[in-house]
Amino acid sequence: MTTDQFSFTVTKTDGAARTGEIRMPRGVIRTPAFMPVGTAATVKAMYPDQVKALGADVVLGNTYHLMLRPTAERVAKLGGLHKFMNWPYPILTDSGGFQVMSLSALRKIDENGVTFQSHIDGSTHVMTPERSIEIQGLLGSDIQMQLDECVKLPCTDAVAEKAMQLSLRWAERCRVAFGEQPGRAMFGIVQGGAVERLRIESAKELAQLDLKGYAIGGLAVGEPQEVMLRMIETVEPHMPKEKPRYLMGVGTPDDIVESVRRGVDMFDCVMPTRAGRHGQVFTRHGRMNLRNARFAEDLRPLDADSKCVASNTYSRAYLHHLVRSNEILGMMLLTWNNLAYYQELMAGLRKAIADGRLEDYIGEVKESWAKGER
Ligand SMILES: CC1(C)O[C@@H]2[C@@H](CO[C@@]3(CNc4nc5cc6c(=O)[nH]c(N)nc6cc5[nH]4)OC(C)(C)O[C@@H]23)O1
Repeated sequence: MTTDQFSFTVTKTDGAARTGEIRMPRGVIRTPAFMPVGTAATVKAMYPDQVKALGADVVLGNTYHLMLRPTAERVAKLGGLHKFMNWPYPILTDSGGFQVMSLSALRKIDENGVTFQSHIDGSTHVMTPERSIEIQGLLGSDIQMQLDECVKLPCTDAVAEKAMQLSLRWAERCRVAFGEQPGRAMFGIVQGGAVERLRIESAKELAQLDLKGYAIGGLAVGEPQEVMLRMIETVEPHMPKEKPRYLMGVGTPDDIVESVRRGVDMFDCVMPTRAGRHGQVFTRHGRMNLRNARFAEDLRPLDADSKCVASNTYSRAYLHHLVRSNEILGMMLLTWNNLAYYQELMAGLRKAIADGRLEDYIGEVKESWAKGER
């Protein structure tokens, strides 16, 4: 069932954790949700219908990458990102500020926006809040992120405060630029580094803008997990309960479980896809590096109990061979396995919350990870 509007409904709670549904014209997002990253209009090494079949309701695209190549204007001219990449379901796009700071050269940030040089051809670009929203609109993005300034940790309180205040002013400019786009949403992003009073101020100010959803930014940038979790615990009480909470760039299965426990609804991370391309696999029995020689004659599949063909059919010996040989099929099968496991974990979390047994479920998955591969 789709709708011509955007709505979020919390369906069940278990402690701070909740299940919910984001309903929008292109489909329903079941939360807690993991969004596979499709940076350059593709979830690397996967077919779109495979990504959907694994249970992904939404994928992430990146303003930074697509504005540089093939440009937002060209994607719009060709019918928009959904048609371009053959993904007719919801797409969330990041706004580009973070990628500029982590990928581009020679960037300058001021009140107006970010001036940077493309990491592809060195061309100079200016990204303002208005331009970021314009690009996301040209792409046809269903959930658009505000342009923000994410500070690298550790940093001084003064640096974190300056960036958080700028991000608040940019949130307002993005809200004005976004205007009214029925069926689409613009999310604000809570900043504030690792400073609790700044995080609370950011969350409270953003809540005043009455946006359709809120992300927690500035994390998963190398800080210890306990710092990340403390920031979530700090801001969660100040984020509207009736709106989705999206933790950007997170994370490992354990990061996700601990964040769902604390009230987060949406996640994105390159971990399952990037790790898959490098021979790292995630299973219910923990992580394995298939490059390791100990797998050279191991005829067991990655996980006989998985429903995914990549996990229950191919031997570890064969996958080890493909990884060592840098074969494309190795990247495809391990990416497939990893996304299957991430979606299986999200489905398990949603069911456990719905059944009121999240703490038991978390204990079971952590025990299974700790036991290691069988
Ligand atoms: C975890 C893992 C595997 O993900 C990798 C690498 C390093 O971390 C990642 C993921 N962390 C991450 N934090 C974010 C914070 C923001 C933010 O504050 N604002 C906006 N607009 N977008 C964000 C996107 C974010 N992604 O960030 C890059 C640098 C994109 O690579 C990713 O380690």
